[in-house]
Amino acid sequence: MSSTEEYDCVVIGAGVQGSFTAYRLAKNNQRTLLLEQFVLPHTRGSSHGQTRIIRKAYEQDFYTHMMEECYELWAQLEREAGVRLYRQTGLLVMGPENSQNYQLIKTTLERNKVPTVVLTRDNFSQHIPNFNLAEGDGAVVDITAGVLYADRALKTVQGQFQKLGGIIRDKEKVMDIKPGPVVTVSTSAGVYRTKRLVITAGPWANRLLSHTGLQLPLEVVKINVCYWKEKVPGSYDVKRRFPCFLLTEGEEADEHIYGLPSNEYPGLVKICYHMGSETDPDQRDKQTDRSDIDILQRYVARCLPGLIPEPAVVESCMYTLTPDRHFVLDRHPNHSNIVIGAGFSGHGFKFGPIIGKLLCELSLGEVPSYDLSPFRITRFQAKTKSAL
Ligand SMILES: Cc1cc2nc3c(=O)[nH]c(=O)nc-3n(C[C@H](O)[C@H](O)[C@H](O)COP(=O)(O)OP(=O)(O)OC[C@H]3O[C@@H](n4cnc5c(N)ncnc54)[C@H](O)[C@@H]3O)c2cc1C
Ligand SMILES: O=C(O)[C@@H]1CCCC=N1
Repeated sequence: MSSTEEYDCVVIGAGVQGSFTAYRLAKNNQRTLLLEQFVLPHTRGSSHGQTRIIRKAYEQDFYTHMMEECYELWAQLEREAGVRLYRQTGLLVMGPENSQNYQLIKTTLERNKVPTVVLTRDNFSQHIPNFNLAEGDGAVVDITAGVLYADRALKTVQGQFQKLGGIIRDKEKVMDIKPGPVVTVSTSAGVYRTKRLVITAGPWANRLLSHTGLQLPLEVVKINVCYWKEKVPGSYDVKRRFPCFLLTEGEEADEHIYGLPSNEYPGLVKICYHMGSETDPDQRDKQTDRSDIDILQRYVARCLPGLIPEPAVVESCMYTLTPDRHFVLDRHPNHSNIVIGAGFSGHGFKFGPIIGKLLCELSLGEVPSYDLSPFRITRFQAKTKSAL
């Protein structure tokens, strides 16, 4: 008997997707190891920070359908652990009334019977004070949307995983993967053998995948997470039910902005630009481009008159983008016992519980609960490189 530990499943990466996948595997009685390169909790990937938006408002039906069940799964976790992870605020979606993206979101909401309120120019400020609706923009509120308490959610799901007997090893970086019927995973601290491997390494996905002969067309960008100070304290507060908001892309790609009510830092509203500049995930802090902040300053000055148009706090986070901004949820093309969850393209947090369920199903060889064709690796065709 060698000293190498053996598992039914090893999951690499304890961000939101790896943590929910490990939890689902443990619920399915799999002896599961969750490996994380940094000491937990950490702020070096994509899942840190106190808040994320949860919404059903999407351009595509398949996301709205997945969110129907996902809300249930978030609520189940809240009950199971006895913690509050979601607060309903609504999501105000705004965009050029006749633009394709705005209309797609509006019709997806209607078709799927998501409770909404359509605002007019006349009643807008009565419902949403301290906000200027841009000329020509339409506005619809997804009532079901709100804020997820992200850090708390991560801690909770990791805790539940451990209660189920799951093992987390943090400060243990995966250095090598040897695919095969039994996969060998070598870390900075040990060697593990596992029947099944799940790779949920966020911005580091391609680094890990290079050991398996695969490279995906992923782009890692740094996001400046900006907080803006209220002129009158409380005017954009979550307690006053100020909603989350999202601008759909119009003619001007400039208007790709979203915000959350003031919550985690009293008196500060989180407003970010939904794009950033390319970065190496290990050199994130060397990326100092602030052109997104200029765009945000102009927007805040124009549309949010109750905020000081200069960020009071700027933090950092990363997106891992696919060319079409849809996720990668698939088996490895050459090794069916390796499953990949990657490319969450800056909108994956809210899906954590359903991603965990789907990656667990893929890993166990079960038929996935949803049509995963939008998320298959084969859609990239020529862009998928062999790393061998
Ligand atoms: C500013 C910002 C705002 C966002 N807002 C929203 C929102 O409002 N709503 C929403 O739904 N989504 C949002 N997102 C997106 C969402 O947060 C991400 O899609 C999600 O967190 C991705 O999770 P992940 O588990 O794939 O990646 P990560 O959280 O990065 O997890 C990957 C983990 O793998 C670990 N790892 C990597 N390599 C190794 C290795 N070799 N060995 C061991 N461990 C390794 C990393 O350290 C990391 O902990 C936002 C993202 C950002 C950055
Ligand atoms: O996923 C989300 O809801 C947010 C808002 C839009 C841009 C990215 N994340």
